[in-house]
Amino acid sequence: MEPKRLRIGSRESLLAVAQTKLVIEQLKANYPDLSFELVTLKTTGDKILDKTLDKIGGKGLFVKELDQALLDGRIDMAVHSMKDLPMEISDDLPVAAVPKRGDPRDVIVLPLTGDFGEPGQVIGSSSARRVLQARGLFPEAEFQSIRGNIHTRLRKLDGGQYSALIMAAAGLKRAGLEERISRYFSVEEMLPAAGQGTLCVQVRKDFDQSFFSCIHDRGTELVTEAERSFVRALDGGCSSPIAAYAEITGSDLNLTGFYCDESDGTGREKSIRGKAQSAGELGRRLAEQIRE
Ligand SMILES: NCc1[nH]cc(CCC(=O)O)c1CC(=O)O
Repeated sequence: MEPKRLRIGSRESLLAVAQTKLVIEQLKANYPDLSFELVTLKTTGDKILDKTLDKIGGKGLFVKELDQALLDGRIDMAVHSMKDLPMEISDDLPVAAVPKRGDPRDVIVLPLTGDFGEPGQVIGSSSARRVLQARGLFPEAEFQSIRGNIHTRLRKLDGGQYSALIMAAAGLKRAGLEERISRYFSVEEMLPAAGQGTLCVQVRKDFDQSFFSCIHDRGTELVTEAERSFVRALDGGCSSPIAAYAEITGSDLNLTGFYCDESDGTGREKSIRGKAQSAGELGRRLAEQIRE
């Protein structure tokens, strides 16, 4: 028996809350007799805003406090952006559900009163993955780091500090800010981060995971597994630019990975195709091929 009232943990940013409410709505539709209580928590990643994430160091900066709340029993489940989840997940806190993926693409956002394409343009992004790929597309631009949640970043953009930002389409759409998107990068132009656009639900291991089968999407689970196993196999905890994107057609999965070795600065991109059911193995094999 599941409890009648479920406490759902979320980061307190507007985007995180909007995402968590989306999941709550889906669960409510399937369990009209249960009540759901939203519990928001501030995470380390939300508190430290003057440094880029790789300088703060450590993993799971946006999830640690929610992990602890789960372990302490203060919440029953947590909703995260898959992208924010560390590659290694404790067996005590399994991912119980991965809803169908949203938009995986990166986008350009312009100031409310701005023209892009003038000389001296400054593009804001703190993601080594985005900056490296965008340098090839905008060789004239200067790149500057930017931190803070979506609304903070947009305020800095509109305040004139940047001529454009690169952000995730999914976050903007879920925050109700789709109209701010000026240009979508194709996934070929800018390979997304592993898990970008995907949400997930984490629970304690004693929670009956079949409870979530109504919101779970097996295809998204498989592409997520392929992308994350690629990153896991390459990333020794460093901040090297890394990207991975998988799609399923029929029973096949196609995974493209990008990795930049910071010791020599060379980026490599490769693809692999195989049975979707072997998603994790495809990710590991692609990592091996890229390392060679
Ligand atoms: N890096 C922070 C982050 N983590 C998740 C999202 C939202 C997009 C998603 O769910 O993948 C964002 C914002 C962004 O990258 O612009």
